[in-house]
Amino acid sequence: MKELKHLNKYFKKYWKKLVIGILITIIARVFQLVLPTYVNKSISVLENTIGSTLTKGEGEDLLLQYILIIIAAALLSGFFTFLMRQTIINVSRHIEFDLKNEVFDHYQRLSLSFYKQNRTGDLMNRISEDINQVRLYSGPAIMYGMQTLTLFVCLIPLMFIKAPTLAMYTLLPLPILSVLIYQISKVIHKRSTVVQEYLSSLSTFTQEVFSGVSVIKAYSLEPQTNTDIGVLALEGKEKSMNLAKVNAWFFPLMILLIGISNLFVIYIGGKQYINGEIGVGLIAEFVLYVNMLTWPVAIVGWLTSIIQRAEASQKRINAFLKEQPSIKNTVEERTPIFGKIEFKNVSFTYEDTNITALKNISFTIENGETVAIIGKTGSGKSTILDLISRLYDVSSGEILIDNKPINHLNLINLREGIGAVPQDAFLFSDSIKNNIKFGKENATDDEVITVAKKAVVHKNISDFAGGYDTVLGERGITLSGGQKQRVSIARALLKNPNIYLFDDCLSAVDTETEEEILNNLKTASKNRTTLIVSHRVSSAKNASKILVLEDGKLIQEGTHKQLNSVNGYYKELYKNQLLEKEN
Ligand SMILES: Nc1ncnc2c1ncn2[C@@H]1O[C@H](COP(=O)(O)OP(=O)(O)OP(=O)(O)O)[C@@H](O)[C@H]1O
Repeated sequence: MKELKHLNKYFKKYWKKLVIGILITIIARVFQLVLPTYVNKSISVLENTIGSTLTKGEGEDLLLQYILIIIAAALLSGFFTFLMRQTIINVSRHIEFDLKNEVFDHYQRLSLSFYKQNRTGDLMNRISEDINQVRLYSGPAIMYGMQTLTLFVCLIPLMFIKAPTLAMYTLLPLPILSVLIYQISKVIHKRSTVVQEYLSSLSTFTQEVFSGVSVIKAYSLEPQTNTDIGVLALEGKEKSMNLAKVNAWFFPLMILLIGISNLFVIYIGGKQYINGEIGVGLIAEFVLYVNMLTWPVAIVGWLTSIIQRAEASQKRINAFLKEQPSIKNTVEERTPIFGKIEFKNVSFTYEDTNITALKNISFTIENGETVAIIGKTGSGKSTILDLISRLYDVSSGEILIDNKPINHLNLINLREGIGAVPQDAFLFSDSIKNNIKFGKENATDDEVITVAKKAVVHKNISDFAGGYDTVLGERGITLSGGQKQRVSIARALLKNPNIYLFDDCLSAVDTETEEEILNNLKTASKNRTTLIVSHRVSSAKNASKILVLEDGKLIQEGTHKQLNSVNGYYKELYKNQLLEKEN
C-alpha cells in the first residue's frame, strides 16, 4: 500500500463526494436486507393461512402488503445503488483524469535524455493501462469494499441472532471460498502482469511497424514483419490462454461453495424445522442470505488482487514521477537573450552511449554574427546546437550566452529566444498554417505567408488544393523532404528569435533554391545570431566565420577565404564540391 499513498492527495481533494458515496452505499445495502426478512414473513403468512391461523382474506392482504414492501425496498436499494455509482465511480474517473494530467505534465518536464532511455510504448502504457488499474482501486474497489463491509456488519450478527446454529453452518464454507478466490486472484494477477507486459511490447512493436511502414514496404519486409508479428501473437495467445485457464476456475468454485452453503441451510435448517426449532420461512430467508453473501465473500479475494495490481501499477507510475529532469530551470526572473555565444573548453559525452561527441571546443560568436559549422557526419555539429538550446548540459567546460553561464539563464527565455530548425523536420498532423504558427500562435495569415515566401515554400503551398489549410501527416498529405524542411524554416522565421539554429536544414533542397533561401535568410536574420550546420560549402561560404569539426574537435576556424587559402579539410571539401558541380 506504500505506493498507493500517492493517491491520498486525490482522496483528500474529493473527500466530500467519497463520504456521500460511502453513506449511500451503506443505505443501499440496508434496503437490500429487507428482501429476505419479508420473504420469510410471506412464507410464514402462507403457513399460517394453510394452518388456518389466518383467514384467506387476511393472508392475501398481508401477502400483498409484504410484496409491496419488498418492491419498495428493492426500488429504493436500486435507486441508491445508482447514486452510489454516480458518486464513487465518478470520483474514480476524476482521479483518473487528474493522475493522467499529472503524469503527462511530468513527462513534458522531463529532459530529452529520459525519452532516449525509455520506450514510447512504455510511456504510453503507464499513462493508460497502469492508470486504469489504479482507477479500479480508487473507485470500484472502494465501492465493493464498502458494500461487503456493510453486508458483513449487518448480516452476520442478524443471522446469528435469528438462528445461531444455522448461521454457523451456513457461513462455514464462505471463508474457504474467500481464501480460494484470493489464491486464484494471486495467480490471475501474476499471469495478467505477464499478459500486460506482453501487450506493452506488442504495442511498441506495432507502433514501430506503422511508423516505419514506408521502409517496410520499400524493402518488401511485409512477410518478415508478418512472421515477427505471428511469433508475437502466438506468444500472446499462450499467455492469454494461461490466464483464461485460471480465470475459468473462478465461477465454478464460487457456484460449488454456494451450493455447499445452500445444502447446509436446507439440511441443517430442514432438521431444525422438523424439530420445530425454526419456521420454514427462515430456511428461505437463509438461502437468500447465502446468495447475498457469496459475491461479497468472493470479492474479498478479488479486492486483494485489485489492490495488489493497483500497487504494482502505481509503483511503475511513481518510478516515472520520481524522475527528475536532468535540465532544470533554476532562474525565476526573466533573462531575455540577445545572441552572443561563447564555448569555453566544452566537452560533452552522451550518458546513454558514452560517446564523447565534443572534445574541448572553444569559440566565440558575436551578437548578430552568422557562423557556419562544417564537418563529417558524426563530428558533433548537431550536438553543438543542442547544447546551445540546453537540451543537454555540458560534461565539462562552459557555455556563455551574452557573457552569462547558460545555466544562469531562465530556461524558458533561452528557448524562447532561439529559433531551431532540426535536421529531420517534424511536422504535426495539422494544417500547414498551424504548423508554421507553432512558432507564434497569434500570428496573422499575412505573417504566415510572408515567412513562407522567405522560406521559398509559398508557391508549393499555394499549389495544394487546400492551400495553407492543407492537413499534413496521418490524416492528410505527405510533404516532400525539401518541403518539410522549408515549412520548418518558415516556422522558425515566424518566431523572429535572436538566435537561429539551422541544422543541415537545406540538405533536401536543390542548390538554386538553397541559394534563394540563404539570400532571404541573410535579410531575415540580419542582426540575429545565426548558426548554419551544413555539409555543403555553398551554405557556409558567406558566413562571417566557419567552424570545421572533426571527430568532436574543432580543427579549423576562419572565413571562407582564409580557410580556402590553407591546406586542410575545408579546402579539400570545397575542391571536391566544386568538381562535383562542374561534372
Ligand atoms: N542522443 C544521442 N545519444 C547518444 N549519442 C548520440 C546522440 N546524438 C548523437 N550521438 C552521437 O554523438 C556523435 C555526434 O553526433 P552529432 O549528431 O552531433 O553529429 P553531426 O556532426 O551532427 O552528424 P550529422 O552530420 O550526421 O548530423 C555521434 O557519434 C552520434 O552517434
